[in-house]
Amino acid sequence: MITASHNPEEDNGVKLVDPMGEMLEEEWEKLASQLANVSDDQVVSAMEGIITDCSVDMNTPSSVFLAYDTRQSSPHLAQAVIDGVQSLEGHVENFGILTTPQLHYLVRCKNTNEQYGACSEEGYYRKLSKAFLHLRTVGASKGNYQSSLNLDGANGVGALKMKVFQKYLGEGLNVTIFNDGSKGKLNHMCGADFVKVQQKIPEGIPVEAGVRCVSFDGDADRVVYFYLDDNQKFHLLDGDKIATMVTAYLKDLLSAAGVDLDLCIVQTAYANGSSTYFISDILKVPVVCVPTGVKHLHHRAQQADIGVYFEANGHGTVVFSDKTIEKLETVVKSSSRPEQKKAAQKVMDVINLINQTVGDAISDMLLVETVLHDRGWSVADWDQIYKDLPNRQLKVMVADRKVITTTDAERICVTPDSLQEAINSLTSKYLCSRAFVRPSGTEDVVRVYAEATTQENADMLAYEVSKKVYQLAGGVGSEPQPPV
Ligand SMILES: CC(=O)N[C@H]1[C@@H](OP(=O)(O)O)O[C@H](CO)[C@@H](O)[C@@H]1O
Ligand SMILES: [Mg+2]
Repeated sequence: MITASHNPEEDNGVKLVDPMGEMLEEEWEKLASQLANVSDDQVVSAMEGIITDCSVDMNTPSSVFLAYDTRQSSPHLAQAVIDGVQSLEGHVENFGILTTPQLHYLVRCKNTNEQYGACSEEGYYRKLSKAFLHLRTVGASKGNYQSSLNLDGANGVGALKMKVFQKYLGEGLNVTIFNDGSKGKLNHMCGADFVKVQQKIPEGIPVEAGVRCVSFDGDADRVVYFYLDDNQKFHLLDGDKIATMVTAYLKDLLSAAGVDLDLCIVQTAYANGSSTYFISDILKVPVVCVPTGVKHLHHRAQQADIGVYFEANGHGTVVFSDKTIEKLETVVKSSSRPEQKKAAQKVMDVINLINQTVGDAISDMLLVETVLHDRGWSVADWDQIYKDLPNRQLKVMVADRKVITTTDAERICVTPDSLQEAINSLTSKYLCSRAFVRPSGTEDVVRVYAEATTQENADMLAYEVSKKVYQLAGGVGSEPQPPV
């Protein structure tokens, strides 16, 4: 998949999909980085090295699925992929412009002989819309739920694909698409990452109190919701809020279906403290914390019967074990209690609605809409399940971000020496606060996260920790500035 996701239009990159449509196995990542970094004249020998080291049988026919996002540089890079594969006599199936999760879906379909769904873009729309419409049995509106919502498409591929998909949804969901790429620049002042990090309304979307709004990122694998209340205050409903609502919903359905399965939520250190508390202490569902990066979350979630994972930034999905599906099918087929059958069938429909291969903005949005509809909730009702602790994320430029090392799922800083001590002493100044630092895996920066009981405290703490990072980890460029 040629894309640089939520990053600026000028950037580009590649995401590799494994044969089950999931994230690439970590051991292949090293090889991919190695290959990406050799000089042009060494590409052939590096490839030969990988073929030998991994005992790749070059006589086995291969097929590479390729797609790209809407960036200007994408077709050119896609051509480079085609040339590379063809030079090794491989076969390329070029799907053109797709969202990242659509490509993941297609790979899974192909390699499960289409058991997962029909292996085409249309197959994707049909599978999702069928499940969605099946779940929406009692009309488009219900209780406080209204079926209309505004989409910020980040001026990217998600907006294009939603235009196509809308036809399959009929009257079921009334999405008005903004930032569809016809005027604005990709991810510029809009999109899920902008909304999450800046905690404000994106440009290009009308602001009206109480209206449910949703933002995709540039390759449509992340989604966040937001709205303005009657006092024009901005409210963000991020990956944590999605994970919490979806888990509570699944828990209720499983209990109604009378099936006993282990349900687990996987989060990262960026999960809001309020969400973690709510899940473990109110919902009483086990919650585990893993290092940042979807590969960590996905693999940990697969260890449970039902694993819900979301990064706070809105990337996530739910994965279901074979045992889960078997148990539910048994209830649907043989339970003598209609309400149990109905609940089990609902979970089966939810499973079909979810893109289990990877986080998928379109599919996750339909999932959220399904739960809201079934509960009869407005976006404000959803927002009230718990109140986020105010938080702030900052970046610090340092000469070498590898000087920062961490442990305990990145929540504790190991080096440089006295940095963790300094963080502890800063957090002790603010009630119920938390802060951590880690080197970014995708940008040449150190990320700082802080949360506290007030926005002022969270902003101040993030700034103070940033200053420490700058001082102790070799900051470069201008020093972090206090919040204004
Ligand atoms: C704080 C944050 O949002 N970090 C993002 C970001 O990773 P960094 O390693 O923080 O640069 O990009 C990753 C890939 O999209 C995503 O998985 C992750 O959650
Ligand atoms: Mg993305």
